Amino acid sequence: MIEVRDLQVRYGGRLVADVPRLDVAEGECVAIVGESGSGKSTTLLSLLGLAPDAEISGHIRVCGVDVLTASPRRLREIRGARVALVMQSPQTALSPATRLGVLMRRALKLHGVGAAPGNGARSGNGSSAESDASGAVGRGKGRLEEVMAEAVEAVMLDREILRRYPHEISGGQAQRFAIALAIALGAEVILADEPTSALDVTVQAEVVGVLRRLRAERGLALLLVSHDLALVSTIADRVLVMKDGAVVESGPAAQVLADPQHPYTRELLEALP
Ligand SMILES: Nc1ncnc2c1ncn2[C@@H]1O[C@H](COP(=O)(O)OP(=O)(O)OP(=O)(O)O)[C@@H](O)[C@H]1O
Repeated sequence: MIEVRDLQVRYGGRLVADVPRLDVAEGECVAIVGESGSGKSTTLLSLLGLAPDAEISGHIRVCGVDVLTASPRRLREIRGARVALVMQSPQTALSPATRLGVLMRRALKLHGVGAAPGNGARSGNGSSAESDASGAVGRGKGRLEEVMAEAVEAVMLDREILRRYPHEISGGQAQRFAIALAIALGAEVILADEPTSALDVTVQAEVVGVLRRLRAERGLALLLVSHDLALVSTIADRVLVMKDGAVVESGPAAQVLADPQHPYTRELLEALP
């Protein structure tokens, strides 16, 4: 789902991320860890062409799209619909005067989920149960409402939340809503930047549980940026450790965390409470 080769990202000529190789397969979770300023977020945003001030070189393929040469239109098609970005404080990205249900409905319509057949309709939420034998998929208002309610319930939120405004929900609910939106859109890849850092421990566990379940049940690919090695150990298959823009160590999560080879990785592990 994600293939990165020889990625270099520069701001004003300064190299801030140098990633020779990064692959994330279907159903896999890869985590990028490292301290603040090590280039994790820059790497993540580059994958969707969302680092506008940066000079980016190398090869990036996401869901079959060559990100560095794709047209803006092609990039818009994969952003949100096939590849969802879950940020640290999703509430700030939500329009304050609009109910969550309205926001979600707009996003689904924009990407053709629930549209009339023959009009580029997509089923949303990636579930095979959404398609009938003829391939005709979710259409009409009732169908759209059902896709929305199912997605919200998949992240253990009550469907009543769709009637609320962004300021009426907590940070954890906002993060789960962002994941629900990804599910409703039928996203195949989630890019998550510190997805649990603003949350208390109980909610963190819930969000991690949701992400794990999505991987197992829907084959979702997950690329996670985090400085939280405890979180990473519970969810990631593979880990990349970044320091000052460079990948200093990478490998299976269990191996890197149990037997770190680089002194910096050892330092990060020793800093764990
Ligand atoms: N738009 C920008 N313009 C110039 N420099 C930038 C920009 N965005 C990030 N940088 C620089 O790139 C480097 C890497 O930043 P990045 O945000 O990728 O690190 P990070 O590892 O994600 O850190 P954090 O955990 O604090 O988010 C930093 O030195 C930062 O100052």
